[in-house]
Amino acid sequence: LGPHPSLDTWDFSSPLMSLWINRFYIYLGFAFGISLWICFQIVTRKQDKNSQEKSVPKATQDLMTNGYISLQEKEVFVSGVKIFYGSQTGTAKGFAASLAEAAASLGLPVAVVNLKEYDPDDRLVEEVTSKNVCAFVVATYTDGRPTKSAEWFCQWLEEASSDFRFGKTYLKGMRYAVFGLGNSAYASHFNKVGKNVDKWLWMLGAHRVVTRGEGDCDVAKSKHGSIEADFRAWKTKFLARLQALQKGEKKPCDGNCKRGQCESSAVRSPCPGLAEEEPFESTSEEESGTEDHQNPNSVVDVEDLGKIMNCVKKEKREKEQQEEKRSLVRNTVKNEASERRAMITPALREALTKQGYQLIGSHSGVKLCRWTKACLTFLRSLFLFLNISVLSSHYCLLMSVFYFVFLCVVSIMTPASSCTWQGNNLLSSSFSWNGPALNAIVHS
Ligand SMILES: Cc1cc2nc3c(=O)[nH]c(=O)nc-3n(C[C@H](O)[C@H](O)[C@H](O)COP(=O)(O)O)c2cc1C
Repeated sequence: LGPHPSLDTWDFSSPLMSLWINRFYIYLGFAFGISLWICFQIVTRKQDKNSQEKSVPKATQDLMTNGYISLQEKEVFVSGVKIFYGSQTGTAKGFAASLAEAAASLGLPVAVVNLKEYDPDDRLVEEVTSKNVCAFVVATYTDGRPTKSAEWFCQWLEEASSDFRFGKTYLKGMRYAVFGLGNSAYASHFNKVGKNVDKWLWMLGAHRVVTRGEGDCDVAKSKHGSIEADFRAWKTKFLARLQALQKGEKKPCDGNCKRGQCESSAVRSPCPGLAEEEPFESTSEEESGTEDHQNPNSVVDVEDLGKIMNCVKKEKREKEQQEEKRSLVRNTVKNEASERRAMITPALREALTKQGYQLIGSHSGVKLCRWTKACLTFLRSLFLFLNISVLSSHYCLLMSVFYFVFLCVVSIMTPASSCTWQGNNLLSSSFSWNGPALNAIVHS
C-alpha cells in the first residue's frame, strides 16, 4: 500500500480548504444564480414578444393618431391611401393633391409622399401589411427617364424586381395603382416611367387594384382631350374601386368575367377560372378599356387568355436565356468569386443574427439549443471553480477527464436548429441532434 496522506498534512485554516469545506453552499449559490438568470431571460423575452405583438404597423399608427380610423369590432379593409408622386414641373404633384382631396372625402386618411423623400429600401415593404392602397402618380422625361425626384425609387424598384433575392412575392399583399404622365409626341418613350413602375411593382407580387392610367399632354392625341381630363377619368375609376375595397369587395367582377367585360384583366386572380393577373403590358386604360368607354377590343376570351399567357411565358424565357448568355460572357471576363452575389440580404442577415443563428457559408445557419448553451456555461464555470479550489486534489484530474468526455459528446450530439434560405425566403428550418459541427460541414 502506498503512503496515505495524513489528515495532519491538511491545513484546515487555509482559505482554499474553507472553500472546499463550504463547497455545497457555493454550488447552491451558483445554481441559484443560474436559475435566476434563466428566469430573467425568459421574462424579458416574453415581454419583448408581447410588445411586438401589440405594436401596430407604423403607417397605421400614423393614421390612427389623425383620428381617422378606429380599431373596434369592425374590420378595416382599407386603412388609408398613400399617394406617391414624381414630378418636375408640378403637374404630377397637383394631380397627387387633387387625388388626396378626393380620397379624403371618402373618409380615408391620406398621405401624399414626394418620392424624393421616400426610401423604398426601408419602407416599401411596410405596405404589404399596412392595408393601405398606394397610388403612384409619375411623370416621364427625356429618353423615358423618371424625374430627378423619382430616380432612386425607380432604380431601386427596377433592381429589386429583377433580383432573385427579393423574389416574386416580396410585395405580395401590397395594393397599388399607377397614373403616368407623358406626351405621346415622345412616341417610343411615351409614359415609360408609369409603365415601368406598374410593371416592377407587379413583378414583385404587388396587387394592382385598378388599370394603369396614361395622361397625355398632346391634346390632339389625348384620349379624353387633355392630360387633366385623362387624369379625371382615371381618378373616377380609382375612387370607385377604392369605395368597393372599403366595403371589403375583393372581386371587381360580377361573375360575367368569362366575357372579359369586367376589370378582371387588371387584377390578380379576380375571377374564378382566371388564376393570374394579366401581365403589365396590357393594363393601361387604353388597352383594357375605361369605365366610360367600353372598348370591344378589350374583350379577352378565356381561350385567348391561354395564348396570351403562352406568349408572355415565351418572351420571359427568351429574356432569361439572353440574360444567361450575357452573364456567361461576363463570368469569363470577371473573376467568378467577385461576381458571385450573396445569397443572403443584409436585412435577413441581421434578423437571423439577432435570433442567435450563426451563419454558415452563404445559405444556412445554425443555432445552438439554449438549454445546452446554459448547461455548457454552467459546467465551464464549475470546472473552473473546481480547478481553482482543489488544485492539489486528484478530483481535479477526474473532473478534467469528465469534462473532456462531455465536450466530445456535446460537440457531436449538441441539439441545434438550422435553417436554409434563398434571398429573403426561408427554405427550411429544422431541429437536429447532429450538432453545429456536422451542420457546418454539410452546409458550407
Ligand atoms: C424636356 C421634356 C422631356 C419629356 N420627355 C418625355 C418622354 O420621353 N416621354 C413622355 O411620355 N413624356 C415626356 N415629357 C412630357 C412630360 O412627362 C409631361 O409634360 C408631364 O406632364 C410633366 O409632369 P410634371 O409637370 O409633373 O413634371 C417630357 C417633357 C419635357 C418638358
